[in-house]
Amino acid sequence: MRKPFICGNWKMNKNVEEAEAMITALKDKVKAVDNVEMGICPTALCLTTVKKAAEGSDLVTGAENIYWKDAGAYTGEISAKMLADSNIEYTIVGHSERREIFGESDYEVNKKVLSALSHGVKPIVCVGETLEERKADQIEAKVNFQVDSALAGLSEEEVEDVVIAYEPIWAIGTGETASAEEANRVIGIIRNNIRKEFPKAADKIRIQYGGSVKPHNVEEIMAQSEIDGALVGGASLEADSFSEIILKTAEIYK
Ligand SMILES: O=C(CO)COP(=O)(O)O
Repeated sequence: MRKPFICGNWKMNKNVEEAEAMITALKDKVKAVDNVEMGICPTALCLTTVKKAAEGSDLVTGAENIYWKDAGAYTGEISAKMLADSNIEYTIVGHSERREIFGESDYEVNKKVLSALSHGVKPIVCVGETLEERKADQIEAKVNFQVDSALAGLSEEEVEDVVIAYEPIWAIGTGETASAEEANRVIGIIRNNIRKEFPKAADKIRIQYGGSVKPHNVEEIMAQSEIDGALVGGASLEADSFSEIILKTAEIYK
């Protein structure tokens, strides 16, 4: 069985002090959990604070974005190598906000995935359709294209270390979720598509759902057979709501 992964994406929220206080509170609430991988992706500014505050717990830390070069004249960027040097385990790549607001392309997403893996940092690759694409019956074409592009040039072993987050764009921060069955259906499509090129990795790779995951709907989502976790935005900002999501997932996987 794949170990579920519940990961918070704080986006551009929390200063250093707030980050430390939240992790200290969260650590205590989830200390008994051993069957769910738990993580937080804070801003670059708070990465080492979160890492340090999480010491003594099973919480892992991830960046929200990287650039694919190791070092150099790339003002404003951080590299996978820098994350690895600070023992940061994960990085989100290709979040829809980065694709939409900052114009990130599938080509760039692939370069970032390759760079992360080359430094032992596991990428959480976000994919998902817009409402227009959903209405035009293009969900499958869109997500499979994004996943194929992101995984281009990877070995089967590398694919096993990737996490995919299926985040329908219309469900992010809107309070709307895909129904659990619909999320499960699309994630099944993604897994079957991965199976064509990576038959062994397809059963091992974890595919999360993201988009308005909250304590009140997480059980329904996590009870689905294809869904291996959640990438949580708003509800990961408070220790109470995020721990509730983790504890409910742990209960389902007992
Ligand atoms: O974008 C998300 C996680 O990456 C989802 O955000 P919300 O949970 O706030 O909808």
